[in-house]
Amino acid sequence: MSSEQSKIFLGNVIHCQRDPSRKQLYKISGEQQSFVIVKGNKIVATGKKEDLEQARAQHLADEQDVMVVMLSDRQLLIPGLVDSHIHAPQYPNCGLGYDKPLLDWLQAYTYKLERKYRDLEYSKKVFNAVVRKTLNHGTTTACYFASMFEDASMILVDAVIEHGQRAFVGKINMTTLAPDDYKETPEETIKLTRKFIEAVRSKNCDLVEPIITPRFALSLEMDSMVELGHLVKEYDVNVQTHISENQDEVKEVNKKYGIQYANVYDEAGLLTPKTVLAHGIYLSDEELSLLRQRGSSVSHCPDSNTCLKSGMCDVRRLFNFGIKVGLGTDVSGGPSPSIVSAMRSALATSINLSFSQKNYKPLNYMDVFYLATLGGAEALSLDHKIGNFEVGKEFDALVVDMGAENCNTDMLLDCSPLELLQKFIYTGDDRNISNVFVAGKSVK
Ligand SMILES: O=c1[nH]c(=O)c2nc[nH]c2[nH]1
Ligand SMILES: [Zn+2]
Repeated sequence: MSSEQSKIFLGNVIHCQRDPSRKQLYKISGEQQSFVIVKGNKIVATGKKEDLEQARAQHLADEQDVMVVMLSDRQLLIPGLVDSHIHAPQYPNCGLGYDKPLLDWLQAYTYKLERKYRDLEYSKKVFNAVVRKTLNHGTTTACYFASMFEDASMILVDAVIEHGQRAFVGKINMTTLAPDDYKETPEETIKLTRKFIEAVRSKNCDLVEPIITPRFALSLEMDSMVELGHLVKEYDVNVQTHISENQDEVKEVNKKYGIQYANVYDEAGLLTPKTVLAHGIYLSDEELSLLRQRGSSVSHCPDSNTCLKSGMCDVRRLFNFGIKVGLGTDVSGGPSPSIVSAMRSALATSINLSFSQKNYKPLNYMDVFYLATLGGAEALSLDHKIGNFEVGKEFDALVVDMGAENCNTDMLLDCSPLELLQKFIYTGDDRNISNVFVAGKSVK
């Protein structure tokens, strides 16, 4: 299937939309016998089966070569999944090293592995594997921490382009609190970031964007972060970093800067409407108000928060503050490259939080589906392009097959579209993802 060939999908279609009345965070629709028409990379029409012929005549009148995909009653068309926080170089460590909390884990396991990406052959091997694996799990958009090394980071960019994923890729900035042979000087970090941004932009690939990536507030001095803030303005780029993940980390940040964590980034000009902050477990009310004011978002990484014993992020509280939230695997703080796993963990964390708070409404399967699709797109400021099946958006989508052979689930009941989605979230995995599309192109 090429992106040039127009496509019609007919069957169970589920996606989330913003509630125009703003009474709810989103509205979910799960319709049987619905269609989506895709021309090139874009969605040109959607509707009910009875209106398909008219829509086809209107949009595809002069086309002979249209691919028609008739979904079975056990299949779903859903928007592509968004991983708003993943470390590509940490993929080899998935499932290893969960006996230490964040700051010790970084020194004992993570920097040791990340140092290896001086070796560009190794970089190529790992980055190709990460992109293939995440696409296989339905991640159509990934927001990657790449390497501290600029040339290795470009190898991730090339892998993303080759395999057809949509991505932000960030060269990590890190000048302090790391081994001597795995940190940069303040001059290098800025110079190489500039070089990286220009090299990514020179690829002229609509699907891949550079992102400014200060590792976290303990990896840099304020002067360097201020200079990165200048690059953010100069190049109009997105920003990603970590915030308030672990109580010892928060204490260290407060000690180093004498102000709250979010204010550190704000002073550097790093909190913008295009900033995504991973974790955000221990943010104060004032910090959340500041994020709301700046329009910055949080990537909720529940698998990692559990494995590194960092804590439980209260997503309901973030919603109540009006903060945009997406989901992240945080590989390899999290052991799984799957956003379906992150959805399940987000549910578990929220349910665990509800045990100790009266009248607490835990997230449900529709909430985590929103986080994994439209919420993720909003968190990365990509919701004008992706996140659901609104006409005019690019077609990033999955065909989910709950009747697939050799998967985790036997289908012994007839299910409505929303029941199929529920089953996918609670019991599904990559074996239930039969097709993946990015910008109209088949990539699985
Ligand atoms: O989960 C995390 N993974 C990391 O690599 C990291 N670096 C700083 N803080 C971090 N948190
Ligand atoms: Zn992380």
